Amino acid sequence: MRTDRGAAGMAMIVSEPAGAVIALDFDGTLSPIVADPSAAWIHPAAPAALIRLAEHVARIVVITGRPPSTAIALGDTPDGPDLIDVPGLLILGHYGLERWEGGQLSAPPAPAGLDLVRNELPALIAALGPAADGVKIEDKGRAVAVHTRNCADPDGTLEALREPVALLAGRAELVVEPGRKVLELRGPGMDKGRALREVLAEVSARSVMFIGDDLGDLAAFAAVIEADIPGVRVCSGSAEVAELAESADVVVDGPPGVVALLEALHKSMTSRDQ
Ligand SMILES: O=P(O)(O)OC[C@H]1O[C@H](O[C@H]2O[C@H](CO)[C@@H](O)[C@H](O)[C@H]2O)[C@H](O)[C@@H](O)[C@@H]1O
Repeated sequence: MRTDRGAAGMAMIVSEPAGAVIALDFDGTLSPIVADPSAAWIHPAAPAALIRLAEHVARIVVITGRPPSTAIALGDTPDGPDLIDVPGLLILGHYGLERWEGGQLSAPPAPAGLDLVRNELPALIAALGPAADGVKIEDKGRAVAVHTRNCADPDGTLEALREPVALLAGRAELVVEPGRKVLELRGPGMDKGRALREVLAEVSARSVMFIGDDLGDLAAFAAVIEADIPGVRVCSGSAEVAELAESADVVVDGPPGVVALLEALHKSMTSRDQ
């Protein structure tokens, strides 16, 4: 643990797990970053680790830029339990705009400006010429993501897209959410920090851990600090996002490191009981 604050948060979670909220991002945290967003399957040991923790804590929450339905689909594992098997699981998708709980989904209407984006984005991308080769549009129903991971120069193409995408988002009354080799156009008014704050209030949380890997998770890190309870900010580390590691209380090595942390947390909780 790098910080005293993180150590105090961890001590509280272990000593009083019934008051703890464990919140996690999906891509890059529970699932590895891969070239094809539709193939980002959850780490096979993650659901079992979450199921064991769920017996002890107030709530397990997945807060993701994905729709909850996609997190559930990608949360299937070949042999073990699946994400959907985690008792009491709450999934806040689209950065908190969609809420899935006990099989029920609640969501506001999709932003009207998305049709403009769907109409104009292909030409905007094509205008980059050969640099656009490999760009992938992911239509998530209430948001559209533009991926450059499969381009010859992913960072260069992302930079070239940044300004035209921002202009299009402005005209469509949407905001741009930057991430790992991706720019997402989505509705305003919600972020992972607000989503996390609402959950903490709902369950009267007495401690919190948030685990993330990307720029969109910085808002949730800020919410951990602002909450007047002990908390731990965990970065699922990668070479792609330095900013998150800089503000984390602890950095682990990608999804395998996240699973190891969840397992160690469960072990600490149960060894206290004996
Ligand atoms: O909030 P998250 O659960 O972390 O979702 C953020 C974005 O994740 C996905 O994109 C990222 O993962 C892909 C699969 O590994 C990878 O190909 C891509 O480069 C990453 O940016 C997802 O496709 C996006 O819609 C999410 O917004």
